[in-house]
Amino acid sequence: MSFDIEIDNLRVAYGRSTAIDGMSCRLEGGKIYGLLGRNGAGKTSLLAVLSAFRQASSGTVRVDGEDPFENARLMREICFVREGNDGTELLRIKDLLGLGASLRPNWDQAYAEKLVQRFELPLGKRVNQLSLGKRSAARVTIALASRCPLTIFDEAYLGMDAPSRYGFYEEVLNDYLEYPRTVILSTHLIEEFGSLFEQVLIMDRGQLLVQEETDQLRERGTAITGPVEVVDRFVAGMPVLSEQTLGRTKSATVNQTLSAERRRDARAAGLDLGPVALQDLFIHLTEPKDREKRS
Ligand SMILES: Nc1ncnc2c1ncn2[C@@H]1O[C@H](COP(=O)(O)OP(=O)(O)OP(=O)(O)O)[C@@H](O)[C@H]1O
Repeated sequence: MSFDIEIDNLRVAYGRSTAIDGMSCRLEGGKIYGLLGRNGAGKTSLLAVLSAFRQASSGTVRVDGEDPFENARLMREICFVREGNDGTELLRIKDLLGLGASLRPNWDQAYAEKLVQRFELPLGKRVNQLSLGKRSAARVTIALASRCPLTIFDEAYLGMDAPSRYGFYEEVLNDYLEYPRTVILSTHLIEEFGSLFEQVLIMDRGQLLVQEETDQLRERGTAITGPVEVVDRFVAGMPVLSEQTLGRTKSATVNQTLSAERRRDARAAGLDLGPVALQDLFIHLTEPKDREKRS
């Protein structure tokens, strides 16, 4: 089971400061969405509204057709994982699992135990006695084993070392494939998690800048690799997003889709062509100068 989401002209304000300023979009259920945005773009504010931690200042939000705020049915079926105190700090891990089992209708105890082993979580320790990375792993364990139709990870991997983050990535993907649901994953580790995303949402200064299929987004640019001087000649006059040189080989990413003819020229010159790195595109799209150009 997975939930559709509809957001219409959403505004979230903290006193006089506006965090989300008229955002509208529709997220079809049963996909993994990547939510990207620079610091302060409004990602956590959006996710807090979707998961009923905060009420919209105006506009409407519908999760599975209903307003999530103070909605008892939806509260049992939406998981929101983020760093910070959530009232469970004094619970032992085994009690945290017990809480998941009693509150979440789709709870899978066997899977929870498997994750406890995978992340080497000490069942007898309290949440506030764990390291930052283990605390994140405990929250991820609860969220995955809850199998909520809407599962939201807001930089949920904070403090996790590289093998644990890889474990997180693998579990999200494999469990999602077996039990499809709507997953929103907000991250600053764009390249590390990018291949999980079916669709990417980019927020910028409280608004939705991009909502696009990941593959389509990657095709907005081209990575051109080959001998330094051949690459330089080929990209002359094109908008270059990033460049890397290793010895006599260079890779340049251009913010341009190449015509069939230019692609043939590139191949004839011995150049390799590939999709753009999401991170390069993200940096480019959220750069102040480009924001001004678009407006
Ligand atoms: N409790 C709060 N009180 C006042 N302002 C807030 C509060 N929470 C967030 N804001 C402001 O709202 C804006 C959006 O913040 P938000 O945390 O949603 O951004 P974010 O995209 O999640 O950022 P980050 O990537 O740094 O976590 C920021 O300007 C922030 O200062």
